[in-house]
Amino acid sequence: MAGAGIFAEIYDENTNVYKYYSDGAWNISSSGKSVPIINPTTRKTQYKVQACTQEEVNKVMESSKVAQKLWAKTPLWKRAEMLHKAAAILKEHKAPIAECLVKEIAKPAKDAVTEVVRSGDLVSYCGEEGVRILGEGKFLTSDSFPGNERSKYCLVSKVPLGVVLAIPPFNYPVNLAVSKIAPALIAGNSLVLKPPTQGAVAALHMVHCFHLAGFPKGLISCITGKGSEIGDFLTMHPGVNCISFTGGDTGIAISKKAGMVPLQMELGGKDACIVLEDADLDLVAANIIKGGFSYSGQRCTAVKVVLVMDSVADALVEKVNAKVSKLTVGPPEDNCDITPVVSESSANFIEGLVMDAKQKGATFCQEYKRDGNLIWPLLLDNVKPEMRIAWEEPFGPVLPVIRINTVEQGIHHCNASNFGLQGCVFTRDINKAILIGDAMETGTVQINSAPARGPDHFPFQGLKDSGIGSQGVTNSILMMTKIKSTVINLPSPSYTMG
Ligand SMILES: NC(=O)C1=CN([C@@H]2O[C@H](COP(=O)(O)OP(=O)(O)OC[C@H]3O[C@@H](n4cnc5c(N)ncnc54)[C@H](OP(=O)(O)O)[C@@H]3O)[C@@H](O)[C@H]2O)C=CC1
Ligand SMILES: O=C(O)[C@H](O)COP(=O)(O)O
Repeated sequence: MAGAGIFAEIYDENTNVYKYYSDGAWNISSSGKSVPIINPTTRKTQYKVQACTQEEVNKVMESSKVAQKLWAKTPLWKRAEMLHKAAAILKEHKAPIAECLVKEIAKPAKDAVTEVVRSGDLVSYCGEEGVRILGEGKFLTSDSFPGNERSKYCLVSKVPLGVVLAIPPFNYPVNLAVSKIAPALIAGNSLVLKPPTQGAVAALHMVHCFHLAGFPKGLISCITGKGSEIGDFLTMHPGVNCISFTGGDTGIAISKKAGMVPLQMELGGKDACIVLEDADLDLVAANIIKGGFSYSGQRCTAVKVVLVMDSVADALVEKVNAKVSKLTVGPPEDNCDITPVVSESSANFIEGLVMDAKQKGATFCQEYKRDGNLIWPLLLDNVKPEMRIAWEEPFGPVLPVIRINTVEQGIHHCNASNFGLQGCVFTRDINKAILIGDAMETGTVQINSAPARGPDHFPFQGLKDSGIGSQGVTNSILMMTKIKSTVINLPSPSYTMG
């Protein structure tokens, strides 16, 4: 159970508020204030977390700096061993962590367990990948460059950055936190986590698994509080040496305010699904359902606009509608396909997009229905470019269909977006798929499947407003290191076997 058993330490029974984690211990904030976490299903306060102060952030930054210096001297194999230990603890205690995900972000129970297990696997994979790629460097000799003899040897290695600040979003508060924590730690950095408010308690449980694995004090910290209140203080803090952020437009603002530190930004998306005449429409319909409606469309990689050739549009819409009618709608505890969206303001935003489309003449394939934060799945056909939903990200179970007459029209719509995260193309003609995929201005193109981030070792990146840099285990580890060169200057040129 959440906050009990091995997790009892993270919860303050006197105030019913979860503690924050600093200097290797669970603490109560001196602010005396807490932040409520509203259960999206009941719309009542489910949990409370500490509202940490700026002074507490300063202390965390200090201890992180000290801990990092020692950690950088810990052999790579030992760092990996500790990550494997944390991964095992995380997986062993998946049930209480998944319970938090159900209550805090209304993730269907089965998907909540999957998120925790996937996170454990990611942490282990980081340990394995880290020992390989961080143990390797480069050896250069000077005689490759004109005018030089072979009198200098350059040894290139990877060194940690220092303190990494990790800020994940609400939709994967555990997985998108460990996807930053594990690469940072294996690379010899310390890590300060600012979890999303919705999802903070699941994240605190996950952090406790790292605590139980025995990581040195100060190496991992977890500061809670509203992003709008402590976010700027954290991201502009001089003690931060790298920021890894996943979320919405907030990331664009952070990138403008942050100091001269490396940034990894995974932001929003408007992933297009281009469907050609020769596509296997049953496959497309199945992928639209999975891609557009899983976790009620609250995935950055969700299919967010279908661009279908007019000649097959009727047939496709019919197939998708048949599947939409089978989606179950209700509480996450019952493992329903469609569960309440994360907040009332999110539901209001989605409703605004739906009403705009209605006013501008979109075809409603289902009746629009909402009860609190729960919005029934809705396919909007005949969406036109003047409708907001053609461009904006609903982050909800509402999917627009735009009928196109040429492939170029589809590519043009995809590329006219401010976003460029992922896209997909469905066709039986691999040559066309490659040409269209190459023309799409997105970080990833999926051929004959819906967009997806996983498997988690694949590179994952967005163009334009969808981000800076690339994630995925290997790229994250590399991003959280810096290159260091050591040059050996010989008294006279030396040629091997010469
Ligand atoms: N490309 C990708 O990989 C992904 C992108 N996303 C995108 O994220 C969005 C949904 O997630 P959501 O959580 O609502 O995104 P937000 O951008 O609202 O929040 C993301 C994180 O930033 C924090 N935050 C808020 N304000 C600040 C600030 N001023 N400084 C620092 N941190 C701050 C939030 O904390 P708090 O909760 O306390 O406000 C949260 O932890 C969608 O646009 C989606 O597409 C989501 C998942 C993956
Ligand atoms: O936050 C997101 O939406 C994820 O990065 C997407 O991951 P998924 O494709 O595995 O759901």
